[in-house]
Amino acid sequence: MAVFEASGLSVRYGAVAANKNIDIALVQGCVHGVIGPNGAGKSTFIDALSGRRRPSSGRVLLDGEDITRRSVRWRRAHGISRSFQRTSVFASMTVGAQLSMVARRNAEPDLAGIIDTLGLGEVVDRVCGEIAYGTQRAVDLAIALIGRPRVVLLDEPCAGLVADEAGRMLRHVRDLCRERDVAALLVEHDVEGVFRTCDTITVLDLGEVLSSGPPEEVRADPRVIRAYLGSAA
Ligand SMILES: Nc1ncnc2c1ncn2[C@@H]1O[C@H](COP(=O)(O)OP(=O)(O)OP(=O)(O)O)[C@@H](O)[C@H]1O
Repeated sequence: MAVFEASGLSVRYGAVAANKNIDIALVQGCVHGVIGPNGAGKSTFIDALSGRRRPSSGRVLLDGEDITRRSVRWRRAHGISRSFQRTSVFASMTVGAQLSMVARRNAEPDLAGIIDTLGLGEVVDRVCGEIAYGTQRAVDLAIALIGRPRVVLLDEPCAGLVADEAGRMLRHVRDLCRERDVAALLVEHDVEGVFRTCDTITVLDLGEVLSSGPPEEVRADPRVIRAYLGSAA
């Protein structure tokens, strides 16, 4: 049963239709990947789901309740969390202090478990600005998952990471979402990583859903191969 849904979601920037009639359904414990070429409408979609941008039509539903007009703050308070393309860690705080602050604010019962799964134990006493970029992104993921959100919207968590780090990050996303029963939407440019990690995938092209379903079906979809994957499929 879907916990979080978009139904017929459209977003316009003046004359530009950035999202056109998009349907998506997120299930707890599962990662749903959203891929598509530059300008396909991925960031716009995640902004609309998180409440940063008002859709021109369509609905966003949490447990079947229409939350389309709810604020970012309301959504965060009701278990919808998001991460951003750029790291949002406070450079001058230690990793431990930053995570503890977010954990206190969000009544997280098992911060130690998150730190452990993400392998952050070794850096808790280090200042965020001085740790490797890949580790900063892991801190971002920890922040998004603190407080037992029901839904996480992850905007390119692998941006700027080298291949090994990206692979590890995506495994962490999948493991933590399964362990914690979180429904995740993952916007990511690392297409192979998305195919390896996600339970379901939606491909956007020019603001529209080109294909959606389990990875093997999407990869074999002639429309996706033609428009996007090409010979890489
Ligand atoms: N603030 C804005 N004003 C006008 N047009 C915009 C704005 N933001 C995005 N667009 C347009 O909307 C469309 C979708 O952009 P969006 O950034 O959502 O795509 P994307 O798939 O996230 O791209 P990328 O992979 O490059 O991040 C593009 O045509 C883009 O030029």
